[in-house]
Amino acid sequence: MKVLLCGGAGYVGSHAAKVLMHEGHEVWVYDNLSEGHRAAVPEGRLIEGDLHDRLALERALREKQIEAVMHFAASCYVGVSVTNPAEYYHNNVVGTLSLLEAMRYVGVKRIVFSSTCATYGVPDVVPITEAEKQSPINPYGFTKLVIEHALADYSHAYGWGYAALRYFNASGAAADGTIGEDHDPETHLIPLVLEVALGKRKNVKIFGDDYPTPDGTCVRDYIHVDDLAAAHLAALEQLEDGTQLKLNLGTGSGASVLEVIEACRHVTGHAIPAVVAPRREGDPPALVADAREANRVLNWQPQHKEIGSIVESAWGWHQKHPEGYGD
Ligand SMILES: NC(=O)c1ccc[n+]([C@@H]2O[C@H](COP(=O)([O-])OP(=O)(O)OC[C@H]3O[C@@H](n4cnc5c(N)ncnc54)[C@H](O)[C@@H]3O)[C@@H](O)[C@H]2O)c1
Ligand SMILES: O=c1ccn([C@@H]2O[C@H](COP(=O)(O)OP(=O)(O)O[C@H]3O[C@H](CO)[C@H](O)[C@H](O)[C@H]3O)[C@@H](O)[C@H]2O)c(=O)[nH]1
Repeated sequence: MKVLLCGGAGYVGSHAAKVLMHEGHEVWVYDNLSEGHRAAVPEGRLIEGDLHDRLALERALREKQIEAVMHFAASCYVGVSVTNPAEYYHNNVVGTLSLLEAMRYVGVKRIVFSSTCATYGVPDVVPITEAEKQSPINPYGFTKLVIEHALADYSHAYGWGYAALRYFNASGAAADGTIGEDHDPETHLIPLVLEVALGKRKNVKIFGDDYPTPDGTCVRDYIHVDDLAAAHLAALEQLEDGTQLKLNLGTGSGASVLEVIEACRHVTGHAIPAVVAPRREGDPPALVADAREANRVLNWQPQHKEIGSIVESAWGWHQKHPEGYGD
């Protein structure tokens, strides 16, 4: 298929682009490079543009004869979304509606959307199934939930086929070490811990050790980006008129902050000093996916099930690219 990846120069999108191309799809990346990297995009496949530029989007959709869109482009810092919600509603809601409008105008009716476990807020039951109430506790989560609702309504009214993929914690890097995670500023746990091993930071902060979890630190479900990419591919292949998929993407098992740090020590052979710091606002104690619905519907299983294997692949990237993409 001819697929447009909005936000495909970013972390998850660039891994999806690589996997889609490998499977023979014709891939185009539409990105304003606000967070993404030119070097993460396959040669000659980048269309530089903004979500808010509906005409440029229409042009890309029409000229490249796009059949389906994967929508990764968003502002993604939970903390910033609390202090600057305007930016988040503008980019994630208004920007996405501009994309949906361009698709409607050109007649593209298939979309895979990057949603998040943040739409669940603090879940009543962990592992989290898709039946859990969606009650976000920060503006970032709300913006994603708004778009999930919009997609359901567009599907109902216009016959669109969509998949809202609720990722848990994306992590790891491509097996060949060519692309990986490079955010500025970096806020994610695994790259921060690995930066200590690289000598770029003195220590890593543990945000709270008094949570109601087995070792007192937060538990998350770390899912490898290549496994996310494979799930996108599987979802794309399922989209028909009226398809509505809402799926959790995780491994189904959690790792605590201490367990992640320990895995990083083991993989890197570095002592990695860690200091306990206050809790970070808005962090739920434990977020782990019940991903059985995605396993069944997509006929998909994550290949990286152990935190050690995920950290190993991330370490491969960080060792080869200590300065990230260097842009
Ligand atoms: N990384 C995670 O753990 C995680 C977890 C759950 C959901 N998600 C969602 O997955 C998606 C991808 O996440 P990521 O970690 O790859 O983020 P990222 O910041 O690395 O990638 C986002 C990309 O979108 C582009 N972009 C942003 N606003 C744009 C705009 N207005 N116009 C054009 N391009 C724009 C950026 O330049 C960047 O390349 C996001 O929607 C995020 O909310 C990520
Ligand atoms: O220096 C750090 C950084 C993080 N953490 C902890 O490590 C865990 C993972 O934190 P990340 O920032 O790596 O990931 P989040 O779980 O906060 O964020 C992920 O899940 C969010 C939903 O909750 C969003 O979807 C977001 O895009 C996605 O990266 C959290 O418990 C956090 O408190 C630390 O202890 N120290």
